[in-house]
Amino acid sequence: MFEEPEWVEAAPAIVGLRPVTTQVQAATAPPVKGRKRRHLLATLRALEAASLSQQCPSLPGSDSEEEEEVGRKKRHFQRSSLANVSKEVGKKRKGKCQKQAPFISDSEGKEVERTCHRQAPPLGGISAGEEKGKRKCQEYSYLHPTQSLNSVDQTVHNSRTSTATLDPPKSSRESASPNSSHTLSRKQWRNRQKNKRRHKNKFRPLETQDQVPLKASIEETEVPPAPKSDSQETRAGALRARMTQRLDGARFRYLNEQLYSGPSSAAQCLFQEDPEAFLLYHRGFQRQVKKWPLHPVDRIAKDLRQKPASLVVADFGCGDCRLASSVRNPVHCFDLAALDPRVTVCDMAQVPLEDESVDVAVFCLSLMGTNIRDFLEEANRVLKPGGLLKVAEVSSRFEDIRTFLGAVTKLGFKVIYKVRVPKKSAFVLTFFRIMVFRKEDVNIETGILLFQYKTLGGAVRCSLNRGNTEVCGWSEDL
Ligand SMILES: C[S@@+](CC[C@H](N)C(=O)[O-])C[C@H]1O[C@@H](n2cnc3c(N)ncnc32)[C@H](O)[C@@H]1O
Repeated sequence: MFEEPEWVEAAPAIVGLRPVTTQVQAATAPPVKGRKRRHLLATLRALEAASLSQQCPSLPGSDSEEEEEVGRKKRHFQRSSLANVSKEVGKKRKGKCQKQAPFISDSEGKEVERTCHRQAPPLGGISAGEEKGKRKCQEYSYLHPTQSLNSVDQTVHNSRTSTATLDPPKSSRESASPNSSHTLSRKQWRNRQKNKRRHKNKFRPLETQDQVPLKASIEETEVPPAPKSDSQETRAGALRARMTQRLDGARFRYLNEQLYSGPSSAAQCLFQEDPEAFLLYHRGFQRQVKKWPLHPVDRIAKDLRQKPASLVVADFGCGDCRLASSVRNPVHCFDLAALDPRVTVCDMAQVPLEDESVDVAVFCLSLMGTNIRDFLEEANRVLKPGGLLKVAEVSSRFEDIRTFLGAVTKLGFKVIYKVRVPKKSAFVLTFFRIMVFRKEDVNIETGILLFQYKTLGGAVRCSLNRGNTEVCGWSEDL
C-alpha cells in the first residue's frame, strides 16, 4: 500500500527543494507510479516555477494585466512552494519549540509558541486564528527573501544585543535564523552568547585603553603623591629638628661641663675662639629656663625693685642681661661673651670696675669654674662697704649649705638671709637657693684677714685660701 523504499529515496530531493535539482529530477524522473508520486512531481514542478520566478522577479509597478496575472501566478507559486518548504521547516521548528518547552515556564511557553507561529514560515494544517501571523511572516519572507533572512538575522542580532543580558531569545527567533535555529538549544545559545561576550571584551582595546588612564587618573586622584611627600617631608623635618635638638642638648651639656671643670681663663679662651659655642650654650640654657617654675634672676630683680633705683648693680655672668632689663637701676653687665650690647666681655675674676664702686653684686647661676673664690673676692673688692652680695645657685650644688655660708663669711661677708625658690611646699620642689650677704668692714672672726687683705694684698690672699681650706673646706668642692 505504501511504497516505503521509493518514497524514502525521493525524500532528500523534496527536503533539498532546489529548483535546478528539481528540474533535473523532473526531466529525468522515471514514470511515476501511484498517487503520491504524481503529487510529488506536481510539487516539484511548482517549485521549479517558483524558483524561476524568484530568480527573475517581476518589477514592481507593472501596468500590464498579463504581467500582473503572471506575477500573481508566480507569487502564488512562490507562496505555495515556499509554504511547502516552510511547512517542513515549520514542523521541525514546532517540534523544537515543543522540545524547548520543558525548559521554560507556561507563560514563556505560550509566548514561545506564539512567537513560533508568528515568525515561523507558513506551516500546513494550522488553525485559522494563527493564519494572520503566518501570512505576515510568509509575505515578509516571500517579498524579501534575502531580506527576511537578514532581518531575521538582524532580529536575532538585535535580540542578542538588546537582550543579551536578559532572557535568551525564544525558539521563534531561533527558528527565524536558519543557521542557528535547528542546531542551538537554549543552553547552547546561552553559551554562544557568553563566548561572544567574552570574545568582544577580549578584543576591545580602545575601551581598555580608555579605562586604564581613567583608572590611573582615579588612582592618582585617590592617592595624590603631594600629601604623601608632604607628610614624609614633615616627618623628616620633625626628625631632623628632634635630632638637632638632641645634638644641641649634648653640646650644651658638654660646654656646661667645660665651664664648671676648668678655670675661668679656659672658659674665656673657649668662647673667644668659638663664639658660636657661646650662642649654643645659651640656647641650651634658655631651653632649661623654660622648664623652670621660676627663674631665680626674676626673684632677685623683684627684690631690687623694692630698693632705691639709684643703687649701682654689678651682674657677674649676666647672660642675656635679663636682670638689667628687669630693673631701673644702673647695671654693669659682665660675661665671657656678649648676647647684648650692655655686656662688658671679660672674665669676672677681673672686672673693669673701681674698688668699692657698686652697691649690689649679683651672681645668678654664674659661680662656675674652679676659681670661684676669685669671683667672690672680686665682688668684695668692687662692693662698697655695707654693699650687698646676692648669690643664686641650684640647690643640688650644695652638699652642706652651712659650709658655703661659713666660707663666704670668712671672705668679709655677713649672711643677711637665705631663701629657697620657688617656695618649698608639698606640691612644688625647690630648685634654687638665693643667699644674701652684706660686706662688712670688719668681721669679728676674720677681721685680721680682712685687714691683712687690705694691707698686704697677694700674701694675705694665700693666707685666706689656707684659712678657707682649714676652716670650711668647701671652696674646692664648688
Ligand atoms: C648659667 S648662665 C646665667 C646667666 C644669667 N645670670 C641668668 O641667670 O640668666 C651663667 C653665665 O655666667 C657666665 N660666666 C661663667 N663664668 C664666667 C666668667 N669667668 N666670667 C664671666 N662670665 C662668666 C657664663 O658665660 C654664663 O653666661
